Amino acid sequence: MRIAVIGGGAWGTALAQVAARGDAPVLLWAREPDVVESINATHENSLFLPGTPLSPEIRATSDLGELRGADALLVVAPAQHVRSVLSQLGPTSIPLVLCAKGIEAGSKLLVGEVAHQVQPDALIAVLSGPTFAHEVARGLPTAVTLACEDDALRARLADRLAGPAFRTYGSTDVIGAEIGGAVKNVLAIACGVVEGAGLGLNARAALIARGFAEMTRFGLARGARAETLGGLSGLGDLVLTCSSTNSRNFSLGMGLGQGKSARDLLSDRRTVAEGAFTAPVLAEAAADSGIEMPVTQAVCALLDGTPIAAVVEALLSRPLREEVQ
Ligand SMILES: NC(=O)C1=CN([C@@H]2O[C@H](COP(=O)(O)OP(=O)(O)OC[C@H]3O[C@@H](n4cnc5c(N)ncnc54)[C@H](O)[C@@H]3O)[C@@H](O)[C@H]2O)C=CC1
Ligand SMILES: O=C(CO)COP(=O)(O)O
Repeated sequence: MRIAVIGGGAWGTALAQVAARGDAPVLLWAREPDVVESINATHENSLFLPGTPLSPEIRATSDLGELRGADALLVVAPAQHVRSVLSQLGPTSIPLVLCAKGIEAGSKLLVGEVAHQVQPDALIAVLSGPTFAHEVARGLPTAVTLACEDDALRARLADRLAGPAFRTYGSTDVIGAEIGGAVKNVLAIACGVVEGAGLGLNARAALIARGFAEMTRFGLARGARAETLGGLSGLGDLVLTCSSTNSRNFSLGMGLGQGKSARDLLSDRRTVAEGAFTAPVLAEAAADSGIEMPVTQAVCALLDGTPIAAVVEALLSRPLREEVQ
């Protein structure tokens, strides 16, 4: 199975490294000519994954058309750009493995739903879980959810991508795998705020647990399965990103917690913090369906510049309720 990767950020590069194991050739499309040059000339992505030597089997290209000979495409552009990149590709029936985590602004669609709109003839799979790119690229032990409704494709992808330190756990719950990854990014911002503002470890644990309740309410309403939300792509990834400054979303939240403005923090970064884009659209989607998501709303308020003290006060003064409703 020939694998090609769309997206030369940290995660696209790390997944290319996974796919190149055993000296399999992998083609990677990157938007930045500097990334193409760096990977082909020095076997390193010096912009987005500096310091990690890459397999010489990874070849980078600026020409999306070259990817049309692949048997599966790993789609690793940020969620807000998946539509445009898949449109540029032209109609295809090559299976698409979606690896971005987010909800598209405007349409309120999950990445898989966007992909299905743009490429209706392609089978869809989702790869998601607790996966810091630099650890995966170094071959450290990692486990992911690989969700696909087509049993044969799921088995082929698992066979091709899994390795001694990269375990795939199969699932047919594509929506559940996507929702966990999208919502956890928003919750990671909230946990970063707690850290940055010095609100303590009790508060962080409470946010993780109540945030997980939010993820579950939203996910179940969209048809996700509870076991998926409690698995690698939901709770697993939530725990990872809510407890480490290696997370870009957590770091963004830390900056907000230290009193910096969202505008300054976001304009300073080349790398993506998906939660900042997903939070407002997630809050809208939840409101449309009458689903309570107070932590998500708090993150939206902080991103809009509401002072932390007011946001914390609003969260803590909500009426007391039963833990399970
Ligand atoms: N970095 C990580 O550890 C992980 C990232 N992800 C997800 O993978 C997706 C990609 O993230 P990273 O690879 O980390 O990106 P990154 O933050 O390393 O790099 C930014 C990426 O955005 C792309 N980009 C910027 N503007 C664009 C545009 N207009 N059109 C198309 N692409 C554009 C850049 O080309 C680059 O590939 C995100 O959804 C992220 O949540 C998932 C798991 C792990
Ligand atoms: O999704 C990730 C790890 O699973 C990466 O998290 P950040 O995008 O917050 O860095």
